[in-house]
Amino acid sequence: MTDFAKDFPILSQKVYGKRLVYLDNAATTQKPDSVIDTMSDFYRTEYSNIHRGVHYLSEVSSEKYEEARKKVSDFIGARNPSEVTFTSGTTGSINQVARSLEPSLRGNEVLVTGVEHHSNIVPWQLAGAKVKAIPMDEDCKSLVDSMEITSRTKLIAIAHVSNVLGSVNEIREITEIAKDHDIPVLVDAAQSIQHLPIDVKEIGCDFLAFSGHKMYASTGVGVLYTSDRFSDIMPAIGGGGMIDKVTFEETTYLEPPLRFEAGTPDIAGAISIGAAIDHMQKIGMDKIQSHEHEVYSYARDKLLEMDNVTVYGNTKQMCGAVSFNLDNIHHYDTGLILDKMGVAVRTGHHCAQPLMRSLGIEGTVRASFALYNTKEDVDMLIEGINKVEMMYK
Ligand SMILES: Cc1ncc(COP(=O)(O)O)c(CNc2co[nH]c2=O)c1O
Repeated sequence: MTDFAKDFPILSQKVYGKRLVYLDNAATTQKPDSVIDTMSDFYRTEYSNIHRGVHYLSEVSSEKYEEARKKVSDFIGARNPSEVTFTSGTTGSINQVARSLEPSLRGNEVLVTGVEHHSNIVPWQLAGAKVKAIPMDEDCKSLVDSMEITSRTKLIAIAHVSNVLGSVNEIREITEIAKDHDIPVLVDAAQSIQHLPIDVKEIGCDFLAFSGHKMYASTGVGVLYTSDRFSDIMPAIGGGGMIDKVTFEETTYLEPPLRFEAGTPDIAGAISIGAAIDHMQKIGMDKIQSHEHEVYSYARDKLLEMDNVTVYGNTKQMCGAVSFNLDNIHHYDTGLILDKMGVAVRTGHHCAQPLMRSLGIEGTVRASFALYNTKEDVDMLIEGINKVEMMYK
């Protein structure tokens, strides 16, 4: 177990008497002691509701919450913390943008890539927009030059990294084109925030969404970055904490970030995101990226070497997840058997049914990696796949 893994208590347990090889990080990551301790200490000694209390604990909680906001703002290169709001997660963040932009989206078009998660398809349909996909080549690389932008294209919403393939979309290229047409861009960073450096100004997006639980923090909390270009859009959710004046006839709203944070947020969850950022930065993002790249490349190379294994997707840069199938063996059966060997992967369509249709399959086996995984974990995966194949001989 590497030093990185030693910080994650759950990884030292056995499953079915075997060492746990946790390769389902695209679904959710495990939590380091530093995040677990930060949350439990907060509830033990500092917790209260935020922003409107006049007592000590409320002030301490508010300070911790705003400290977490500042950490996120610095981590993603926002101009200032008011561009950062805490949400329920990537899905919640994207739905908020869809609801706020609905007047411009209804009856018009949203351009996405062909690898999107349902959380970056369905909200736009609920907002009454037609969702159109940028064409892809056979390796699932978006053909940016074939992007069809019309007068009805009102938003471009793209995954930074595919949760199925691990393919990295050319988001800078896309935002450059979007800028030329004055079209706002939302980046779904659920599968990139934990793997790649994110600088929203350098990317040039107007919105960026991610979840805490995919970057070693708590579930049910996430982040929506809203560039100050859109600081005056109508809030998607109304309630306490986001208003200036309320009458029965009309309401005026505060400026961001509180404008977009109605109700009592997941205070401890937001603080856990700050603690997760501290954990990653203590190791060093460069060190994490080079370690992950080494393990991920080793896994892809090993899978590509195997005769009866089909590996999906192949773009210039890949990270996080790798999807594959064993020829003539259902992905679910492969996943079940790997589980009994202590290897945790995910199978199915991964909430990316349009991508499955493009690939002509109904599901894959997906192994997905995090900072605590090792080449030994990959060896266990490959050994497990060989055993699955033996069972079907
Ligand atoms: C690219 C992408 N966007 C949005 C979401 C939604 O995130 P949530 O709001 O935190 O659920 C996910 C979750 N992806 C997965 C969740 O479980 N397996 C997955 O691949 C994702 O991978």
